[in-house]
Amino acid sequence: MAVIEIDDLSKSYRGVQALNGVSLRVERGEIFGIAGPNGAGKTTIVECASGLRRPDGGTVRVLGLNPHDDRRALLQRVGAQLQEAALPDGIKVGEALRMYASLYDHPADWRALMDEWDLTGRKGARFASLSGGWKQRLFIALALVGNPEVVLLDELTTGLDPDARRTTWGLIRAMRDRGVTVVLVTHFMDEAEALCDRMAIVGGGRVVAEGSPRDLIAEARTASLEEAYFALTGRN
Ligand SMILES: Nc1ncnc2c1ncn2[C@@H]1O[C@H](COP(=O)(O)OP(=O)(O)OP(=O)(O)O)[C@@H](O)[C@H]1O
Repeated sequence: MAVIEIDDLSKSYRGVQALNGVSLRVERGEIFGIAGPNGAGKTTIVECASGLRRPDGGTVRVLGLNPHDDRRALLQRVGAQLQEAALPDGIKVGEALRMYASLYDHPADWRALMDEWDLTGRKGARFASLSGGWKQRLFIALALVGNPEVVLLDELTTGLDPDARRTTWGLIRAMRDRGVTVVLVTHFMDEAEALCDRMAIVGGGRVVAEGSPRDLIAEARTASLEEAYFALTGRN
């Protein structure tokens, strides 16, 4: 069953056509990647799916609901780690997790989540004092604290060191294995190849290819996903 159904989605920002007829399906329990050049519209897709932006045209359904109109209902079921997330400078790691947990009907154990993401040693650290990578980890943990059925992760591992990236991959797989559907915007083809069951490559406001990494390599007749990406987006 499709957890996210996007049909013919279009969105402009003051004359800039960001999306121009995007259609895609994300099935329950898969890790679905979205890749594409800077400015291709990936974040706009995720923001429309999380209800932050209202589409100009087309339809978006998440768990059968309209994310913009049914935002309150979806907040309990969809976790999002978005690119431009921010917290008050003075809030401590533990406080942020506890506060977010209190917003949900069926939250995860925030202390266990803090452990899982290696944040326990920084429980008392203030948000402003964290490096980019530790902020990123905190945002991921916050996206998961509501025990979501679907998580939207925008450039999840940007800014993480290689060790933390690998750890994160393991945690994402573990999430999928628990039945959570994961949507992952990424610029890293090694990450897409290692993690994604299926993915969409976006270019010029449209989906230019959709399938498993192996399907995309076969479609582009290349030796690697990175080469397939260049071939399918018309960049060499
Ligand atoms: N709030 C906004 N106001 C005006 N233009 C915007 C806004 N947000 C996005 N855009 C434009 O819409 C297009 C798509 O942007 P979007 O952020 O969705 O792309 P992206 O694929 O996520 O890019 P990146 O890989 O750089 O994060 C770009 O041309 C961008 O400049």
